[in-house]
Amino acid sequence: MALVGAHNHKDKELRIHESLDELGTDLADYIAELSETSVKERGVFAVALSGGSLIGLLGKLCEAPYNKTVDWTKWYILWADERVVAKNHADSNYKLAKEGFFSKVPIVPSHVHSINDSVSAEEAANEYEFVIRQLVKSRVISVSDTSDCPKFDLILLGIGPDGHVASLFPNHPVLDEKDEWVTFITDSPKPPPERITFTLPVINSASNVVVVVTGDSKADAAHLAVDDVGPDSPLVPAKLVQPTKGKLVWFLDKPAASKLEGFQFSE
Ligand SMILES: O=C(O)[C@H](O)[C@@H](O)[C@H](O)[C@H](O)COP(=O)(O)O
Repeated sequence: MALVGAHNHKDKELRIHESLDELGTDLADYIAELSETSVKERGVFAVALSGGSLIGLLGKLCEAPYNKTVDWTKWYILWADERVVAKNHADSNYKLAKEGFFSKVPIVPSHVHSINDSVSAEEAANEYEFVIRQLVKSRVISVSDTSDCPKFDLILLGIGPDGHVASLFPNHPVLDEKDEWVTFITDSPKPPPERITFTLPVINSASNVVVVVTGDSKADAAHLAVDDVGPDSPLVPAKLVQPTKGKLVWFLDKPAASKLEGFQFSE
């Protein structure tokens, strides 16, 4: 595996790849390993997806050997954030993930938990939190030992050029939400405006969080989130992703990593 840089950066591991292809393979390896461990320990693997380019990078997981070696029947799929649109709408994260990922592997249809797309953003967030509570009760999702939050086996996040993760945007009051597991916004700066999102306490209670960052439009956000930039620099939501006990790994390509301190890439 041609990692151009891998290093433990305080609370996180950074894995920097030469190409998207290599990043995709490393990501597939990593997720397959987490799935195996979780199925061994708990009998299930509860994963929360985001939207965006990260879904395309999961393509490798649908190919050999993973399509045969991963125990897909033990997977449960939820969303760390979702746009409040119909499931067949071009903006739907469910539609994106279904077409690009989970329809290509034998996931049990009843293990896919999407939002109710026929109610308001507020109702959809409340209902989704209820769904998660039921899954916690039935032990599909475990509970954090440090908070009353659900402990997902894996939360997969992309990041925006402004440093947002899930639908937690810079300077938005939902960044301070401590009580809800799932909340909603109706003013997303990235269209569409209405979204539901996991809150930071839920993200930071996960056993594993993976952040996938590709392309040079994300280089500034990656730098602000990863490096010690000081209090005068903008606080990007991605910097607030700091699992309390879980493991955090960032998968980057070279363009996204190009402004990180300490990484000099020659052409
Ligand atoms: O639904 C969404 O919009 C997201 O879940 C969002 O957080 C996304 O992951 C980032 O905006 C990165 O998206 P790109 O990788 O496409 O830039």
